Amino acid sequence: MCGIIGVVGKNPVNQLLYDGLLVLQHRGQDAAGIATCDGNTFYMHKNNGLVQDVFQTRHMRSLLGNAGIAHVRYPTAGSSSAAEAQPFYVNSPFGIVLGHNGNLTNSAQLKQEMFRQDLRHINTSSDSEVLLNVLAHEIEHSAHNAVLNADMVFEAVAGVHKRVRGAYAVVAMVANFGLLAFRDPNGIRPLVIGKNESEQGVEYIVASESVALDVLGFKLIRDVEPGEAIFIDMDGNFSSRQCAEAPKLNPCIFEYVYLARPDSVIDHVSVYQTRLHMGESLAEKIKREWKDLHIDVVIPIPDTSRPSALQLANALNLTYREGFIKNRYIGRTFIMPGQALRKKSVRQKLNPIGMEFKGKNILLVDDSIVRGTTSQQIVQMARDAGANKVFFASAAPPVRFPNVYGIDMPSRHELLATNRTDEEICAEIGADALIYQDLQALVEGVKLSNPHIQAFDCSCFDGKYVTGDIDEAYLSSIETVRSDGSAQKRPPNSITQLDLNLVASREEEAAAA
Ligand SMILES: O=P(O)(O)OC[C@H]1O[C@H](OP(=O)(O)OP(=O)(O)O)[C@H](O)[C@@H]1O
Ligand SMILES: NC(=O)CC[C@H](N)C(=O)O
Ligand SMILES: [Mg+2]
Repeated sequence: MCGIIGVVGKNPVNQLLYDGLLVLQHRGQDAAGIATCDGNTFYMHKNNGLVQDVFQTRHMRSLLGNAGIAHVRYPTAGSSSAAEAQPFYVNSPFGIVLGHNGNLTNSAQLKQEMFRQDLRHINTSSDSEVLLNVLAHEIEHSAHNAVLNADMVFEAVAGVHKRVRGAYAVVAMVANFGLLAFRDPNGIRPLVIGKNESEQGVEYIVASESVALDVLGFKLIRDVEPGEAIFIDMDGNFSSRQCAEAPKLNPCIFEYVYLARPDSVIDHVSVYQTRLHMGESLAEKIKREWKDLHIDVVIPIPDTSRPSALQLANALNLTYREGFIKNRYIGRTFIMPGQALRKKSVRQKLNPIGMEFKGKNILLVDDSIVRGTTSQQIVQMARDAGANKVFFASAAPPVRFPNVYGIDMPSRHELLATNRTDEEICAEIGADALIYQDLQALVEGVKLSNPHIQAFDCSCFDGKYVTGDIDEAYLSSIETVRSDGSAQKRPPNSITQLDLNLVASREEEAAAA
């Protein structure tokens, strides 16, 4: 779940892209990058780190042009090398840069095909570099006599859909030609289109979440449909086409549970409202199943669980209190790399207020329990703060299966709920009682806002993979490659890896001169 943005504006877009990345920072904290296009030249800077750390004034000044794309990364494939920060660039055909949110499930096979059949070199272990090269190959194939038009670009995206499997929401820019954006045929990852009627003409934006549009002053037009591609040329002319043969909306339900910001609207569903629904349905279950438990106070685990916890408390007519104070300078712990860092960060991030716990029966509410890193420590903190009983409620069902579509939870043995009963999980986190949302209630809660969504990708809860290509062999292979501590997750020796970081290398040359 990276964050992506693409803009075709009427004025320089460097600051706009930077500001947009700040708003999407919750989707990726490992690396950030911006590529702009001025005439026939791309300018790019990307590196590991948070947006504010990656871009200094000198980089911003170098990012020229009225169009560009940007990315914040949370790796789900390859390593954490700075060379795998996005956007990626390929010089042929025409010059293309690309940013990707999602995860390809056939990238190993595609990488081989690229080399053997299409004679293309992929320099990193990133699936997004593979995706860029498939797109480049398809554009090369559909362009005639070195002339490109929107129809040819759409034909190329149709070719991409035929070859690529998995989840992909994409922004790409063809040098001096325009901005391309598309969503996989299942629409697993979100992507929205917005516009701004400026005095100089209409400006278009595409972004992972509508919150980026709100903050940048753009109006939400609509979501990119599953399988659809949209193209905006450098003059701001907009066109779109359905490029998939059998598109069907299967959005990732975990976007609503945890990934997206609550102030975003994805596929006509307010994330905030679904989190309120999650609290309501969980309260119903508590009424049914915990008749004998006495709860004094409901306490959320900041940040994401707040709306659900608040609504749960309202529905049960219980007091809602902020018992944990969150250090505002520490990011999201679940998307941090490595268990040691995640574990340490929970304690640094959250601190209890003793008076809210002392002698009380506490109901802690979190949006989800994934590895159990947060819940284990939080329950202990509540006990240390003097709680009498500590009950725990998860607004999502147990996470028992790996995610292969852009959330880095690839190995079953890292997931607390895999092969454990609710009682065993309760014992693991040290709570006095534990309750989970039912999957059906979660799905129905999201559908309340948009009954037209017939199905969701719920794979991390039910093990059903909407792309139909996931088998035990695949799951075992990603478990080996992507488990915590796997050598392949670590960045390779940067001296041996080519880093095509355009602006950075220029800057470094200038500094060295
Ligand atoms: O069981 P775990 O592996 O700990 O994962 C689940 C926890 O991680 C997330 O919090 P995070 O700190 O990432 O972000 P938040 O501040 O948005 O809640 C999520 O909200 C849960 O609290
Ligand atoms: N979280 C994502 O969307 C990841 C994008 C891509 N698979 C990467 O690892 O860089
Ligand atoms: Mg949390």
